[in-house]
Amino acid sequence: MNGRVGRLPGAPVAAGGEPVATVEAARQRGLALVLGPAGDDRALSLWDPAARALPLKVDFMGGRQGYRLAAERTRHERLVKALGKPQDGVDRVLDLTAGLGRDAALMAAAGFPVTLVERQPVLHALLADGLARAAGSELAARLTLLPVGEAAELTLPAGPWHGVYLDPMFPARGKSAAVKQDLQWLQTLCAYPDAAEEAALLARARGLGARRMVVKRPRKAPPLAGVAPHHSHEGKTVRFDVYGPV
Ligand SMILES: C[S@@+](CC[C@H](N)C(=O)[O-])C[C@H]1O[C@@H](n2cnc3c(N)ncnc32)[C@H](O)[C@@H]1O
Repeated sequence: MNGRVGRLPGAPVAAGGEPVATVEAARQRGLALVLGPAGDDRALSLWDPAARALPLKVDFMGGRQGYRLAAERTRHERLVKALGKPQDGVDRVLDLTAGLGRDAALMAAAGFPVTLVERQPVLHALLADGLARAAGSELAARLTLLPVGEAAELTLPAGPWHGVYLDPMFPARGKSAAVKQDLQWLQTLCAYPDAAEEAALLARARGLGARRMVVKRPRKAPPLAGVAPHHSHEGKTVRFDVYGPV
């Protein structure tokens, strides 16, 4: 973790961070972020104790990303196109870098059952809380969060997998203020992978025997671990590199 995080009463101990009694105490201690229940729904949330920015929570049912999750819209998404169509009834996708679960939610809305892996304990706790609040929904039924852990080492459920998805951190320039803020907070929580880590992640992903592997990259970034994809789906700011069968 690059920045110190305060854990307020009501946040799970497993999320780590320094216990703090109040937001004001976190601010006085100069903590970069604070984790605790916020808002009417008391959702586990993350925010900057010294700024006015809105708390960040994982919201599978609505929020900013809600509009992208309508089933008829998801098929236009480049990520969904990159994943292709399931064959022979094999449709499960493994998201090895789940983060805030936005891409996982998109894949699940498109019909793929998605298994999520996240190694950063604060993000894992936010995902678990988001899933708990979405319990009973069709979307949540397609999302399975594994225990917190490193993708290259974690014991994974047996295949077969239709796809493996990777979206590791990469220095990027966001344009909208909202993107910037979420990215900034992710950067506070997560380190950028070095070459050895990128190679380990790619090796793990390729060893799973999935039909496709999709890697999200900023549009102009080199491919993950320098390994050229089979083809790419390019957008204005990001591209999805497709490898497969892997
Ligand atoms: C850019 S974010 C992913 C954002 C995500 N695609 C979304 O839609 O919210 C990258 C995430 O992957 C996680 N991560 C990176 N490498 C990992 C690894 N080797 N094992 C597990 N998690 C990893 C980081 O902790 C971070 O939360």
